[in-house]
Amino acid sequence: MKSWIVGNWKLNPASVSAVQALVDDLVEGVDAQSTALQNCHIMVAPSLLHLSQVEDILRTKSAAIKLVCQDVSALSAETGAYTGDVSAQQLQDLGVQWAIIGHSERRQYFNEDNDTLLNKMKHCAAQGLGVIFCIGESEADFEAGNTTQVLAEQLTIIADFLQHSEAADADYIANKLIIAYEPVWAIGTGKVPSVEEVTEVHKFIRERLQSFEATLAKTPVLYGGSVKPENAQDFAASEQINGVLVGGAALKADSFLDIAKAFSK
Ligand SMILES: O=C(CO)COP(=O)(O)O
Repeated sequence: MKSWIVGNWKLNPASVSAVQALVDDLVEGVDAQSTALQNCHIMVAPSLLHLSQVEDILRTKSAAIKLVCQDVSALSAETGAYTGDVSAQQLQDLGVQWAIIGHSERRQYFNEDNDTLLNKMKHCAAQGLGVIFCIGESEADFEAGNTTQVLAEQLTIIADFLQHSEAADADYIANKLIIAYEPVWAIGTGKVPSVEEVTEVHKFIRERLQSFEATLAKTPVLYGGSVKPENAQDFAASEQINGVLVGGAALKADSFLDIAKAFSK
């Protein structure tokens, strides 16, 4: 199975010219190292503002890099009077293939709850947009040994989604769902769980998914939180880690592609 390497740029970079420079570097790097990167899906998630700009560059210069949105409307899958929102239909029309849902920063700063996330997931499915669904425990929950309990609760959205979906969605569920395990305490902190810890958590996630639906045994499970070129090789060595969701280290083409190379096994 090819690994999934996703760069989440969050609210970065600050300018159109910096976006242009980052994408130019990525396109050039992917082109120059295509053999070393052939076992990876490479994807980037710019800010909403910069999606169209990045799509324009990738459409003409690199089919190898796929476009991801950091968010999607919970209110409408199509159009409507929802100021400031962007829908799955609009994203799909632009050429975006995936959306990140449930990132801990959205849960924390935008109070996104399970109902909101379930709506977002349904809207993505209705438009054929893939979902990268993020889950992860806080530091307090990690310290208290509550990790699996928290993840099990967050994963109930997948069970709810399966209950609402039609048989026709089976193909979507098999091919357009990715889970990203991001312990909140590891994001942007330089602190990382051990590879053994992540491996055990991923096994738990996989078992849980399988208990909902047998085909979910093949769902890719990514790790995210302070992934750097220096630790990527360690995470890549675990069969349970099917790729990474990268924040800070995705803002430089060199470090992002070095991480991807570690996973291109
Ligand atoms: O939140 C993340 C990716 O979604 C991880 O961010 P960092 O790689 O900066 O820790």
